[in-house]
Amino acid sequence: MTSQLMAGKRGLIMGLANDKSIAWGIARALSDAGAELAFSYQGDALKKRVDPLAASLGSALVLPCDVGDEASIDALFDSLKAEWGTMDFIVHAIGFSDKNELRGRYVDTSRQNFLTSMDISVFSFTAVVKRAAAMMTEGGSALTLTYYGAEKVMPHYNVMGVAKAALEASVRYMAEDLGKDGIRVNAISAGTIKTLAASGIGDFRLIMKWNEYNAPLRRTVTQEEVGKSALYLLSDLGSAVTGEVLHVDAGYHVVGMKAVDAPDVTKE
Ligand SMILES: NC(=O)c1ccc[n+]([C@@H]2O[C@H](COP(=O)([O-])OP(=O)(O)OC[C@H]3O[C@@H](n4cnc5c(N)ncnc54)[C@H](O)[C@@H]3O)[C@@H](O)[C@H]2O)c1
Repeated sequence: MTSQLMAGKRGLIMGLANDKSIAWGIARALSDAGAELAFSYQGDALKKRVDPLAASLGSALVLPCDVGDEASIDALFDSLKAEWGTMDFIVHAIGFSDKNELRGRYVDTSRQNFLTSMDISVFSFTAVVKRAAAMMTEGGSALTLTYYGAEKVMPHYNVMGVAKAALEASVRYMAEDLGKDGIRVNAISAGTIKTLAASGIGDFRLIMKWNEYNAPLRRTVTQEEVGKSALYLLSDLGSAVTGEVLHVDAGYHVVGMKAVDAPDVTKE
């Protein structure tokens, strides 16, 4: 569908948990466009899900990495370096917060969960981009996933909203740091998609419905659609785009008030 935009390009996909993951939509779009992919997964429980998905895209490079652990990140990049030497792109589709704090008030966030959420959802992108950039000898492109809750208050998003705001700021700082080396750093702010991580957010079904009724396109978005925009940012199509947060959300972020014709949503 997208020709061979990524032919001859190699990159790492982090954050694939199952076939509902946003990382999966991105991986398929990149693979369809001719990219060679490696995958990292968190913990043995996920390996059995990630292995067959990777194999279906012709990738045998499936490596463990817990981004909360520096040694684990180093081991991942040591393996990639040994296998590939250089790389062209990296996709970071990782976020984490204690789901007990993804309901109720932000102001009640615990210190420990604040630090964990920032570590796994923000610092990890910086940590992996630094190592990936060292392998991007011909320039490259890095991409992370964010959400509108970084910009505006969304119900229950709480500490993740604060973390995503920091993640978006880190995109801009790394764009500047790495631009001189021909390395671009961007984020996609995805609309709500039903995934494992999203199921931890309180009233997620209700938030999905609200988006569907009120987004300009009057629908939510799919993993495939995020994948197509990721392909744009990671390929030569996005060659002059860096430090950007691209909304792939059916336009929801431009709306200021409930659409006049939209039904209301109520908790069951
Ligand atoms: N689903 C949505 O509605 C939505 C909207 C906007 C942004 N996002 C973002 O998209 C990204 C991907 O999430 P998803 O919705 O596809 O859910 P997902 O559950 O499929 O993916 C989340 C991934 O994070 C990984 N992860 C968590 N802690 C980790 C750790 N310590 N080390 C390594 N990996 C770790 C998990 O293993 C999992 O693969 C996240 O950053 C999320 O915040 C999701």
